Amino acid sequence: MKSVAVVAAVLRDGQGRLLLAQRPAGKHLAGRWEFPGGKLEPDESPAEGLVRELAEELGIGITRSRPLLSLTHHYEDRCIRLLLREVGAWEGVPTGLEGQALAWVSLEQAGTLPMPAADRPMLKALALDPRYAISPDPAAFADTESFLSDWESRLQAGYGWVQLRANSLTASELRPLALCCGALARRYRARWMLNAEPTLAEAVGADGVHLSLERLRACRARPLPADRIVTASCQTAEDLRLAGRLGLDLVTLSPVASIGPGRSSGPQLDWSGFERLCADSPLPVLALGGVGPDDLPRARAAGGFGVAGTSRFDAS
Ligand SMILES: Nc1nc2c([nH]c(=O)n2[C@@H]2O[C@H](COP(=O)(O)OP(=O)(O)OP(=O)(O)O)[C@@H](O)[C@H]2O)c(=O)[nH]1
Ligand SMILES: [Mg+2]
Repeated sequence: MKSVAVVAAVLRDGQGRLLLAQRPAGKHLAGRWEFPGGKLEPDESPAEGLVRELAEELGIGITRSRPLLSLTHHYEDRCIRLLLREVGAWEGVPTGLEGQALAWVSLEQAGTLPMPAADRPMLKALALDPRYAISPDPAAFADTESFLSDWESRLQAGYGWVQLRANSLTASELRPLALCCGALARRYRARWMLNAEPTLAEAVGADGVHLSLERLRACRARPLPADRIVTASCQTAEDLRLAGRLGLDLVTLSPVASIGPGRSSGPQLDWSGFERLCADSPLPVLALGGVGPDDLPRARAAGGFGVAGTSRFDAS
């Protein structure tokens, strides 16, 4: 099924609340609350389309917008490629020109409203730091203290979303370390993920679990409830589709660039391959493998939501 490109807006008021619009009666998914926007016209850029849609639907003039994330969702009767853009500035007061109700809501309130199925992972992403900092292997440190001090330095540097990745540890070694990492993450009000068995992530009170490529490919059902975060490592279009079918939240896609010797990886994607795979991803994508936090604008321009990594996400 060919996808229809739809551009939609994240507009925030002074309190950080989002503007949602209720889809009018008679339209696809009538009554659901959505990000305002609509279908792109042929030969229109996403930025141009958003200016036109928000003028038509809300009577406002957007002066600045930039890409935030994209995903492709298959409904029973249609396939939608949603390009969500962050609006930096606008003129006028949003008004429901098509008779649609409007509401400024917090992310938490948005989570309680009926929204189109495609929007669920978008809301999830909006609550997260788009820079996903993955820990180095604890085995590379002289002792636990120096590993914990490295973990804390990333939190201190302001990363709001961190992953404990400790493949060389057994579950019984990992558990006490994870509890310490979790306590530190809480202190800095960061969200933290465990890259391990989902049951262990749950037992240590992590905000979520990250599934390695191997765990993803063996996974048969979403491993944690909807209020937790589940991310997964993907390398191919098939992995992305599987993560979508399982109802996970976000994915990493790698390797975008070349990574150090001795690290397991598939063939290098480059930004063009990243962009091509992102275009059909059912979930928001983070670029991984040789990328750093300063690549965020590039990842967004390619349709991704964020960037993930270890070595370039250090405290300096
Ligand atoms: N605007 C918008 N559309 C969404 C969202 N999520 C989502 O699945 N969609 C789907 O994307 C499509 C957008 O089309 P639309 O009905 O807004 O298109 P439009 O404004 O150009 O209206 P028109 O086709 O009546 O002229 C619909 O099928 C809608 O259900 C969202 O958050 N915002
Ligand atoms: Mg619309």
